[in-house]
Amino acid sequence: MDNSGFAKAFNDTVDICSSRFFAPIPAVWRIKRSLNIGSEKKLKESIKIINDFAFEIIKSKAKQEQHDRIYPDWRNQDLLSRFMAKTSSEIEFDDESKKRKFLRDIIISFILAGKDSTSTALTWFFWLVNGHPHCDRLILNEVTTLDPTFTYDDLKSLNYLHAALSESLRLFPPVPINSRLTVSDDVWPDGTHVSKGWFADYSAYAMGRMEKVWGPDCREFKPERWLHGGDGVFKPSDQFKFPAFHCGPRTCLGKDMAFVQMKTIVVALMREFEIIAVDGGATAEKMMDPPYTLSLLLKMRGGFLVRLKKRGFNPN
Ligand code: HEM
Repeated sequence: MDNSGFAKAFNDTVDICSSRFFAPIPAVWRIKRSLNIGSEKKLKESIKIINDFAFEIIKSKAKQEQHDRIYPDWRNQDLLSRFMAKTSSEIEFDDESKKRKFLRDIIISFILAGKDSTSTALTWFFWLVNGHPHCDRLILNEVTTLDPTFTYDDLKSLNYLHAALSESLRLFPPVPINSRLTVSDDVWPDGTHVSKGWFADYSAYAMGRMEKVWGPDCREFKPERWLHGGDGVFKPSDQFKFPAFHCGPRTCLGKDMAFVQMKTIVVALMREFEIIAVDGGATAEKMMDPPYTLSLLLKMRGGFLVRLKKRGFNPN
């Protein structure tokens, strides 16, 4: 199967699952599921495509590992290799099929967690930067100081870019609402009582726009708020104030990887191209009524249309 078949099945699955979440009458999708019709039939078919794709990855990785035992090559070592090594040496499974299903679920979890979250974050980032030319200039100044063969450590030196990405995630967190189910009765530190079986939701989107939390300029895009101290060095926020990556023991495992990915893409794109938003980017007026559409992720309505203009200079 080609990657596009998998990508379509993956997108369809996410869309159908999130439509269940927002369904006004949940009984409707449950009936469709039991009769195997409509969107629920499609969901079942899409899940099969995704599972087959993940099993194919495991099969080809296992083949490569066999080859690597004779001709070791460190470049073939990736996250899946690590999980495969752990499942062989440290985790016991009743049979081979349970082990394959475990690895399949790991692959799908990482694709689900890391694929659209990062691209959604970058969409809002470029939209915001387009509407704030002084930020665009400051980021460009910073990224053009890097050598074309920049390293992981070089990316860490991009303080302004890190601040701008964090500011963008504050205003447009890709996971805008999150939910937890209470497993037993509890009383929160502020005295709120929650009973077993209740859902406790929080909205990172709303929290990022609360004056009480971020001050009177909370609706403005100001990367500088992450650089207070006057030394130009990025200052992280308390995770409970900034829950774009969730917080506590189940915080996003890919947070650092996400910043590396986002910075790499921004550096690579901005050095080569001027990115011009067709709608002009985030003007003050549009910031009051942002063009979002709600699914599991906070996507931009209609996608983000841009023109790319090749830069007429070699930054180095
Ligand atoms: C800007 C990009 C990203 C954002 C905003 C983000 C956000 C989040 C959030 C809010 C959660 C908590 C979900 C929940 O428990 O309900 C989460 C969990 C997770 N994320 Fe990310 N994520 C991003 C990128 C990534 C990447 C690139 C990876 C890895 C490739 C990743 C891997 C994970 C994993 C494995 C979990 C589950 C952690 C656990 O339950 O213990 N994420 N992420």
